[in-house]
Parts: sequence; structure tokens; C-alpha cells
Amino acid sequence: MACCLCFGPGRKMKLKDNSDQISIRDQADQPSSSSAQPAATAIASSSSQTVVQDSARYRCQIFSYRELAIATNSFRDESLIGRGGFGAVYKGRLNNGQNIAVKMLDQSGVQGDKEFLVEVLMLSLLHHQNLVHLFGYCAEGDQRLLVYEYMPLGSVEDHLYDLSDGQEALDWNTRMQIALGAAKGLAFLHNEATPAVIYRDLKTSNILLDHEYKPKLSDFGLAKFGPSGDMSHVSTRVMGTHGYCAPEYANTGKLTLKSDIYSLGVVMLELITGRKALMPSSECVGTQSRYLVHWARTLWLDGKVMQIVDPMLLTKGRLSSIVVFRSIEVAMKCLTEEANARPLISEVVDSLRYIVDHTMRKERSRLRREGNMDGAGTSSSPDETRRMFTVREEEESPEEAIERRRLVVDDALTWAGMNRPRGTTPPTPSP
Ligand SMILES: Nc1ncnc2c1ncn2[C@@H]1O[C@H](COP(=O)(O)OP(=O)(O)OP(=O)(O)O)[C@@H](O)[C@H]1O
Repeated sequence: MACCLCFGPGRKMKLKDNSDQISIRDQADQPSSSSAQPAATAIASSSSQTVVQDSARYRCQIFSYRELAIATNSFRDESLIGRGGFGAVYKGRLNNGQNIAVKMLDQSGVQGDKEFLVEVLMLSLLHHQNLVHLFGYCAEGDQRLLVYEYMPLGSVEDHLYDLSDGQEALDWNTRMQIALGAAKGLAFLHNEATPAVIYRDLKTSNILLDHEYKPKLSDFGLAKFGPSGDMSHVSTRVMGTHGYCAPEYANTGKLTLKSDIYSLGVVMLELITGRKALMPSSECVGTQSRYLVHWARTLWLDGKVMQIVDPMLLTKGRLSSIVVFRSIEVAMKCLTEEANARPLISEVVDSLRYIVDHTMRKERSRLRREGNMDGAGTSSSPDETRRMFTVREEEESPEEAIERRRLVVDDALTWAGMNRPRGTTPPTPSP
């Protein structure tokens, strides 16, 4: 395979990969590494003979191995911040003071080279506030390294499971903001890139957080261009992560944008439940399956909404039943078995925006009622929170009460019409 990066005049950038073309809006930030050389000249991959050619508008920079060794203190263990399927990840600092994360490919062979190249190509072209920024790469001899902006709060996974002593659980609002940011990143890939990009590996360990918990998608090594022309899907070898793969993709290898929507539904469930996509068997009593999706769906269909919610959230302040109900419903729609019935990413973004706005409105009106702006974020006891979980009508303004009833009726109708399996009753929030 030979592919080259080339950019035409004006604000559009184009990628040619044989006959395929991608054009996206150029929203790139200037890379801040002064030590890196200017634009790419060539990546020659021994196995695939892939070549990335130079261009004035190609923002990705080449780093020397020596430069990155200096930045990471010779890749010492103290600089190691994580390890994934691609290889080890190190924290480093460039000469200009810029913090970086350096991923070192330890997987030799065609797959590793391919993922390296796809990552460079995709992230060189795709720039959005919810995608991690790739500063550049190093391809010297057999060495393959990727240089990213450093994300100080690590991955979302690091904040959901196995918390260290004293580590605070994420509150509801932050979790929903993370879901919204991840959905916006996906919306950019699905709707702004032409042809669309299927991310293919959405999971909590691939959503990184900046210092304000703003989420950014990382790891584009498995990303694919979406179907072109009349094609409804891309056929490909099934790759991804257990627990996140859409059923039709896992079973047939047919990949569509809706496969990403399914994975987003799984991520939302993880944020809401605080449970892993593939649960330890000790946690899934009552279902035969270790899949979080099956566990949550069983409770949802039984109307046991409260049991789905992460108990840690109940210690972190008030939750509105409408908002919780709505968010689980959005996740469940994303997780519909029939791919075509899943929502578009734009619809998910709208729903999540509503959830985030509604949560903030509720919090503001609570603070106003209490006349205590300093009370923001104060914890209540689990019992108190449980008591407040179901919003009492007298606490609502008349408009909120009307809105709440309208939502519940909408939901019941939606469920009765679309999702409800025969013989089950539509779920209602349990007290
Ligand atoms: N840009 C970054 N800034 C800060 N930490 C990072 C960055 N990139 C990766 N990490 C850390 O390194 C860990 C490993 O990341 P990596 O993307 O290599 O693997 P993964 O996504 O966890 O797993 P897999 O490769 O199997 O999908 C992450 O969980 C994260 O904690």
C-alpha cells in the first residue's frame, strides 16, 4: 500500500489513500514544540513501504530519538505513565518546557506499523478540542514513537475503578460533561470529516482528561474511513475491545458509524454505574453474562433504575431522577441491538447537552433556594441523597413539573413503541 498526505490550496486539507479522499476543516493549533523539525518528509515502513510525504500544511512534526530520550529521562521507569496494546507510554518535557506523552511501539510487524501510520495520518488531519493533539512522531530505524500533548489527569478509566486512597470519585455533573465531550469528539469524526471516520475503539481508557476534566479521544490506530458511495458498511477484521463491540460488528465484521454509537452507550453506562464494561463475575449476580450492557439492561427493564446508579454518586450530592432516568435511556438507545435503530451522534449530543444543562439548572435553583452559593458540591449522607433522589413535586417549579411529566410520558411512549420487548412493562424510575 502506498498513501500520501497532500494538501490543496485554501482552508481544506486532503488526504489521498489510493482512490479515497478525506477533506476536513482545518482547525489545527500550532504545535508548540520548537525543537521539532518542520513538516514530515517521509515515514518509510519496512513492512508496508508506506510513505507520508511533505506538505507545507502538514502540522505533524518529526522528532529525533535522541530528543525524545532526553525529554523522557532516557525512558526511565520513573517516566513511565502507562502501558497499552501499542506499547509503553512515558511522560516527558521538551526543551521549550512543553509537557508531552511519548508512546513507544513495542509491537513489531505489519499490525504495529499499520496502527502507527493510521494514528499519524488521522491525528495529523483531525483537529478538534475533544481529540487528543498529536505533536509529532519519531520513525528512526526500527523505532516508532508518537508524541502527544500530555493529559495530566490520565484516562477516564483511572477515575472510575480501583481508586487510590483519598482519590475522589467523579461527581454526576463531571461524568455527564465527560460523556458530552466524548460524544462531541465522535460527532466531529462522524459529521465533519469527509468521508466520515469510524473511531472503532471507544472505551474509557481511550478517553483522556485535561486538567479541567475535559475529555479528549486518543488512540486512533484502529480508526477507519466510513463507507463510501452506496456502501452501508465497511467490512473489516473484527478488532476492538471486549465489552465495547457492537453485536453486528463482533458477529459479522460489518463496521458502521453505529458501531461507535454502541461503544458510546457502553461508556455512558460505565460512567453511570461505575462498573467495568466486562464485569468481574462476583459483581454480576442475577445475570448469566459478565457484560455490563446485559446487567444494566436487565435492571432497566425491571424498572430498577436506582440499582443501576453508581453507589458512589449517592454520596456526592443530589441527583435528579429525571436526569438519571434520561441519561440511562440515552445509553440504552445507543445500545439497541438493531444498529439502524440507534440514534445518530448528533441526537446523542443534543440529549447529553440537555442532561448537562438540566443538571446545572437544578443545581443553580437548589443553591438559590438555599441562599447558599458556598454550598456547591457539598456532600449529603447516602440516606439523605436517597431520599432526595426522587424529586418531590413541591420542590419543583410549575414549569419543571410540567417538563418532568412530559418527559416521563415521552419516555413511556418511546419505550412502548420502540424498545419494549413483548411482555415487559415500560420502566419507571424506582424510588
Ligand atoms: N497523552 C497522554 N497523556 C497522559 N497519559 C497518557 C496519554 N496517553 C496515554 N496515557 C496513559 O497511558 C495509558 C496507556 O495508554 P494507551 O493508549 O497506550 O493504552 P490503552 O488505551 O490503555 O490500552 P489499549 O492500547 O489496549 O487500547 C493510558 O491509560 C493513560 O493512563
